Amino acid sequence: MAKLPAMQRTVIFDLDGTLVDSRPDIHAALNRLMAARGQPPFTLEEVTRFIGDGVAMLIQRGFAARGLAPDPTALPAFIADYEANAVVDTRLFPGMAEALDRLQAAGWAMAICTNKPERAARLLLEALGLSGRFVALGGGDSFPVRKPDPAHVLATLQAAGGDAARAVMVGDHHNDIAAGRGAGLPVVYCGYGYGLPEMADGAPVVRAAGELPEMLEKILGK
Ligand SMILES: O=C(O)COP(=O)(O)O
Ligand SMILES: [Mg+2]
Repeated sequence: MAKLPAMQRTVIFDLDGTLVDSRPDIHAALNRLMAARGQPPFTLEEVTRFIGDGVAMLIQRGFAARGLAPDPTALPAFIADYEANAVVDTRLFPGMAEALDRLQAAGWAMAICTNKPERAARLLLEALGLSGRFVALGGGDSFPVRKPDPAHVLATLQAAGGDAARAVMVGDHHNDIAAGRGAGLPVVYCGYGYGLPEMADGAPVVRAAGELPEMLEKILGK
């Protein structure tokens, strides 16, 4: 009997803190929003703790930290500013371009599941010349739900034409680990990202982008 071709392997990446270090531009945009309200700037470390649950939550945390009442004009103002300045200092993490090359050469299909709004995520990928690398992108506003809801991962996987039996989720936040596990996927935690060490929650950890190809091959060999 003819052997069936091996099913496509898919890796689903988180974006912020996993593929790219986007903190400097998120930090700058949030501080401009605060400055427009007469508020002092946050440190990079403070803003790092606010990232992970999408842009509305980022602003909510920033406002709460300064004791400001919610302001419905803040979200559209932040998004417009961030979209115009998303790739001033944002770059792929060191070694990530080579890691993506190796994964592509090994036949992995690659997709992105991010809580960042889809349009900002697409602009960012375009500006970094990365759009062609990924077969699908599920943003924080692409579906009715977002991470940690596993349905966000599954909808992204479906858009990528992937199969849950041959897919891995890679991220830097407990939302990524929870969403990936909830979707029934093996998960990998990026220790170089924005999360706190305990967010790995027992998942295998990579300390640098260069460790990803080997780790993914170990989890899901050909
Ligand atoms: O926008 C966020 O809060 C986090 O985005 P991420 O899901 O790509 O890490
Ligand atoms: Mg992240």
